[in-house]
Amino acid sequence: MNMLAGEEASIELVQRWLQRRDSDDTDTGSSSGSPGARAGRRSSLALTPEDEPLVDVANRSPPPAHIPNAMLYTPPEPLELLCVFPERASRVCAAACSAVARAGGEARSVRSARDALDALRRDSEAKLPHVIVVDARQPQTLDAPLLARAIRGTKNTQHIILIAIVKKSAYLKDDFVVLPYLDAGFNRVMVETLSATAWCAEVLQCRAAGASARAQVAAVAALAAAVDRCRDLVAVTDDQQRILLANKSWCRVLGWRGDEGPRPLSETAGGEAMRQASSGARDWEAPVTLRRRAAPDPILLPCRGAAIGLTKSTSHIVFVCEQTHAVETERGRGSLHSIRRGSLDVRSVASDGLRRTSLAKLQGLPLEAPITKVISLLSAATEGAPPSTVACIERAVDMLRTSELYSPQMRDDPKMRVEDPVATDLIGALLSREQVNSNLFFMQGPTNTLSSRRSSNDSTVVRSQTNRTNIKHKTTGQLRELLDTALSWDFEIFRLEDMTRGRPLAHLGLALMGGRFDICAALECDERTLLHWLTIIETNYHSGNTYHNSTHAADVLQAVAYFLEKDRLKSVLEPLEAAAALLAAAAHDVDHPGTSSAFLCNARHPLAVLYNDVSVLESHHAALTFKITLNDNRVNIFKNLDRDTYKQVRHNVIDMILATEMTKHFEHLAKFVNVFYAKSSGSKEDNMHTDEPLALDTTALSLPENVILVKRMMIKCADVSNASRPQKFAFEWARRIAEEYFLQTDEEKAKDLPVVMPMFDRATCSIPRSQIGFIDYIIIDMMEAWAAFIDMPELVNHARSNHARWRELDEAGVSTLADVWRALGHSSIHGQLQAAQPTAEE
Ligand SMILES: Nc1ncnc2c1ncn2[C@@H]1O[C@@H]2COP(=O)(O)O[C@H]2[C@H]1O
Repeated sequence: MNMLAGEEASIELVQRWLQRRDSDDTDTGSSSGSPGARAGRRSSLALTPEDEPLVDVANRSPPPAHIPNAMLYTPPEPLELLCVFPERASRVCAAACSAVARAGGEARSVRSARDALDALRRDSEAKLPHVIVVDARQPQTLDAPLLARAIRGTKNTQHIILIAIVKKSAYLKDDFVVLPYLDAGFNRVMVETLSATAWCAEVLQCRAAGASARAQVAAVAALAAAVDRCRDLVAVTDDQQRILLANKSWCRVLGWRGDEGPRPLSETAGGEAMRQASSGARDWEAPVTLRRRAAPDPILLPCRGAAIGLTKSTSHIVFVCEQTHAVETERGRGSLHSIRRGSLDVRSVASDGLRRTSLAKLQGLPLEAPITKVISLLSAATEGAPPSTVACIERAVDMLRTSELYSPQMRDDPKMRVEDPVATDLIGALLSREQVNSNLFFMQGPTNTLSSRRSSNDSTVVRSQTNRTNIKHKTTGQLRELLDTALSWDFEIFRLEDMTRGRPLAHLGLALMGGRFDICAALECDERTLLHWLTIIETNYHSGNTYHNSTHAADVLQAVAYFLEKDRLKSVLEPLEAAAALLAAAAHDVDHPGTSSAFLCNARHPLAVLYNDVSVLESHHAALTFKITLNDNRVNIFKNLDRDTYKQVRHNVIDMILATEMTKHFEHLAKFVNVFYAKSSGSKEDNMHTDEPLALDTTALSLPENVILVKRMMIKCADVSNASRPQKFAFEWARRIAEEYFLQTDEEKAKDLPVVMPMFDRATCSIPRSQIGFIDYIIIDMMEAWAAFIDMPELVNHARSNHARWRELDEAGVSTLADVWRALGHSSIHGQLQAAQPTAEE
């Protein structure tokens, strides 16, 4: 059934596409005949706007009616071709290159996706190729769709024509062979050919198509810039009367943001504008009422309107409102940080006349929840209020009605998408709650617990895990000296990993929990039980994971211990709460498989089924921690606690482990900021929205529910503190997490699962960009809030200096892991450390 539905959808898609092309032909008076006839005439499917004969046709097709001809002029330029063919002496590649030479252009060829991307990133804009031909005949050697996605994700490549070369046999076998290539960003698919004539025709058409598309987009951009610089308020709607473009004056006067998606005209413009807009009149003049978002009273402005359309029907309506009488209401806008703004700016649906009635009804209901009272109060405030106030309150009520008040949606930010696909990939994967992919996949051989997904051999950080239960309690010499520095921010965690032969958690745990913090006293257990607990927890970390292994657990534990030493936390947290925080840190990723929750959901892993695809990994870490602990009296550190105290510790540990889930990142951050950074100028929300320094207000610490926010924030910051460590540590952690992401991508491809982070492919991924994105969007805001709270400015300073170093590397063209380590002058920091350090046994 599914398959039939899928096939029908594909057929419909193709039919729609063919119909669209037919109607395009009719519009321009072309007589190219039926789709079949056209397909038969060409060596490849024509997927670009032009479908012209094989001559130099740049600028020949009629320009769109509303872009002046002069703006569409493009001087002819020699064709630049880039071929990506893995085979050393590919004859197809040679045919393409010689055709380009005959047409007066220049051709280059590279043999790998990485070299292709390097060429694009290195070249100045003027030298970017017009056409890139990618050999898609051997997917095992070159993943053409992946390369196309990476190219499309690179700056200024929208106008490059991408051609995929496929085998004749594949082309003839499958009616829909082109679709996956089109989806990936190719413009055309061409059957392998050695014919110089076919190649010549192809490249000339491509140049024409590319030149025309470039000219049109550039002309539109120039017109938009002109409109932006105009003092009058200008807006353009589509035929559905949704505002698609609003110039700077419009935004400033009416309190709009520049980057809003389409908004209904009715939200802003009053009756006369709407009446004129729907009348279909070509040109009109009338006074219109415009509502301002930040001011109670609307303004009345003289307006000129025009209906635009290439054919008889209207496609756009232009409004130009004279600024002369407008009262400007400059809203404090500051330089907004995109994620902050996104984090609280949950847009409401358009208001309607019925809302007042429903608010009135709500007041009468016998509901007691605080949110209901708030909504009732707000609805009471609308009585007799001016329309603009009512509209504001109604929007606020809409927001309050959503069940997930603190959950931001990752906005579809085109700037970020185009400019930084790696960051989009990473942040999207970390924050997205949409974990299940619709692709079908049946797991082979289900297991009950997380299976160790790879053998220790395929990891670059392989640790021997033998003899784990035989951990030495007494530490001497160099190890002791190292552990004595366990409460410094530049603690040598990788040295500890080496000296303990991959058992840092038990050693560090004993030193910090048993020694400095003496949690045995709070838990009323002996040190031996604690040691057993640490050992078994460490055993349940996967040593084959490059990142999520017990060294990461030890690192997070060390960060939490460091934070707990800060005065603010010492004064707020009870010894039992501190103990719970240390335990949670040590166990927060236990049995992590090295793949994300999204992966487990897509793979229909038993744990994803068990936890209904919700917080899969974090639920498992928390549950397993207690299962392991309660299972055996020798490790049960809680065995002497009375029922209530046990309940309290258990609640604390679970809450903190669950708080490490990144899909709830902004929820936790927003709550923390709203509670502890409130009372400077303006509202709490305004505080999140500007770059003004936040004013810390710790009076809220008297409420237990706010102390929970502190504990969550503490473990969250510790969990990703690697980016706020001194550079040598931060870079090694970046290497480890990237390696783990790459392995997940490899596994997804091997098992034909959806690829959660397609940009994390070891051949093409830019490590500096992923880290810049991670610091920009996840780290900086959170560390700023936490650093001010515990008075630890170095958290932000390290993050900023790491960011600056990654930026330097990015600007120097450094991209892949290998590039990074080469640029830093060694094969791996950790490799150096390993060579230099003696082990615990020594
Ligand atoms: N330096 C980093 N670069 C990119 N992602 C990271 C980095 N450090 C941590 N993360 C991600 O942040 C996530 C925090 O929760 P997890 O430990 O489950 O998984 C972690 C990684 O996916």
